[in-house]
Amino acid sequence: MDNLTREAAAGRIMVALDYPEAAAAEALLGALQGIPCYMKVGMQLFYAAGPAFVAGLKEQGYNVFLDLKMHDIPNTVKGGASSITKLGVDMFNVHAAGGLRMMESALEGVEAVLPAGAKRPAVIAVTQLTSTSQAVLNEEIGISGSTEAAVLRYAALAKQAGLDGVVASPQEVQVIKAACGSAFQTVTPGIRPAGADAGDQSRIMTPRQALMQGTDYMVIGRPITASADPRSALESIIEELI
Ligand SMILES: O=c1ccn([C@@H]2O[C@H](COP(=O)(O)O)[C@@H](O)[C@H]2O)c(=O)[nH]1
Repeated sequence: MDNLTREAAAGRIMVALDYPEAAAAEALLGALQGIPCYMKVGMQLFYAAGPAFVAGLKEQGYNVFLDLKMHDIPNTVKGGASSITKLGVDMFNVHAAGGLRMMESALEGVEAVLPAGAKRPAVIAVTQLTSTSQAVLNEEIGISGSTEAAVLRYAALAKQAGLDGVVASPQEVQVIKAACGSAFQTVTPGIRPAGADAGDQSRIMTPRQALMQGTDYMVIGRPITASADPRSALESIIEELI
């Protein structure tokens, strides 16, 4: 793999803005100012700060991944996808466990409201959460077989539905790319710099390892947001990638 420029490395990082209110997220944005990362808004911040916060990120020029992981009946997901598309985000997601029709409905919801000529947001599907271990998958969720096989089944279904990619662990990137093609995007949480606390994550890799697997985007939250110096934490991750 060719060396990444600093800017390209930053663009592969999605910073998870997991905060209870807009002010805390804005403080982080201030600390990271000038570093061209993707910003990820998940349910904690979206339920607290809503569409206005997302609009503000877009006004500031950020690429935005809205990580709301929709999982509902097809008609409801279609409506949700239309509402999300109107926010102008660059990427959003659904759970592949909702099935083929539900994922197709998400795309229909996008197309129903997308202005002519506008770039549509990437729509991706969560395969198996990166907090899910092999034991949890088999014994609690009740899916037998390997995690890799379960992830691949959902990735193939997402591809069949016409989605742009999946959320998975960096550990599964190579098999996903082999099965679904190199253009099928992989967005990978479960990133932990060497020695960092895994917390509730189960299927983890370091930033460098994830890059070597060929991941398109790595989602990183607490290793940056819980650091006493988030800017230095992010810069040392970028340094690891170039
Ligand atoms: O399978 C998944 C899907 C989404 N996430 C989200 O990514 C970040 C990870 O944050 P860390 O603090 O780096 O663990 C978080 O917003 C999750 O909701 C995921 O971890 N796994």
